[in-house]
Amino acid sequence: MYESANLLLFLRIILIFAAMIGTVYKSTGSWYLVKTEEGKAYECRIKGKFRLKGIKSTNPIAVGDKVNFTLETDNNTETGIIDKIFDRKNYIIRKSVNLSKQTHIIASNIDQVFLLITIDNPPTFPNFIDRFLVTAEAYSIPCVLTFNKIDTYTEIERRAEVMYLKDIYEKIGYECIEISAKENKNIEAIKQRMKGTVSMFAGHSGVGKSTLVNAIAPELNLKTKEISDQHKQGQHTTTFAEMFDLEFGAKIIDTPGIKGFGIVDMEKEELDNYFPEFLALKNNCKFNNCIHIEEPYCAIKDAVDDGEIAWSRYKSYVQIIENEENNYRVDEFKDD
Ligand SMILES: Nc1nc2c(ncn2[C@@H]2O[C@H](COP(=O)(O)OP(=O)(O)OP(=O)(O)O)[C@@H](O)[C@H]2O)c(=O)[nH]1
Ligand SMILES: [Zn+2]
Repeated sequence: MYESANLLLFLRIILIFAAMIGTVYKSTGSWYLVKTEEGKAYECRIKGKFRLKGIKSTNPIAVGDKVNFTLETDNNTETGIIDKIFDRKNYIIRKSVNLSKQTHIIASNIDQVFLLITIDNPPTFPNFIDRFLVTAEAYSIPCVLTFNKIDTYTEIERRAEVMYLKDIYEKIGYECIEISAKENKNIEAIKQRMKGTVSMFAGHSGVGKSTLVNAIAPELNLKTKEISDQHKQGQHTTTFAEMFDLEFGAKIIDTPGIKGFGIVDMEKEELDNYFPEFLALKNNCKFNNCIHIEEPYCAIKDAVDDGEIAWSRYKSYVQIIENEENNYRVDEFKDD
């Protein structure tokens, strides 16, 4: 009896000092919900200050971060103390609009984002798609172009528009999937793609993001509705990103209230790096600092003339460069 009590005490001490590894599922700024691989969730706090390489942010830890923590037991309540963040493979940010221009990390370690696209109701224009893709490329987040509401594209013109867009983006190497979230068409393809990964859904308001979430994970329905209801009633002025485990073995990051994808500051000379089909050809331009606008012997412009690069892609590229000259940034794909 005495021995087993000793053993228990010993095990408990080991537990206290054992470093644990987990993923941040929720971050409120003052505490974090961290889950281990075994699926056990702990409320954690940060001890000391974290200094992160490269970014100054208002939040040191974000949803998606992989962290090291140790457990402290106080009055039978276990609290995790986070003491290390593992390097992020990517992250998305929001800059606060106030003068301090501080950065807030929305989420990190995202495996893929599904950009929902509709031809109409609401229309998604190529320029919006291209801006989104540029940002995703700059963040190193693979993007799956997800054409939703295919049940409504019965007219030949609408079908042709989908085919036209798919053709452009598949040729570049982007994966395209056609779905109907409402009628459950091809939802299995989305689930297969999501299995074992961390995903996000993005797109204009009304493209069907919530409908898609409901189609793939009806169990989440209540939770997201609760959050959005709270949001509407204005009980919370801030909403927080949150990661959810889905029953079919996938994770999804929900970012209520966040329409955009963060801001990427870039020089116009580097923009062509984020158009993969431009990047593949740019070494053939005569001038190595060619930005493919007015320079002679430009491989990109030649490829546009030959139809090898889609005209709409080049148009988006030029528009982004022109906006940049007017001090806009590549984040202008908000709904409102
Ligand atoms: N016909 C058709 N309607 C759809 C489909 N998917 C969604 N809808 C409808 O489109 C409307 C908007 O869908 P939501 O899921 O609320 O769109 P959302 O992207 O979440 O919109 P926000 O919450 O404003 O960002 C709803 O009336 C849906 O029923 C679809 O595949 N086919
Ligand atoms: Zn060029």
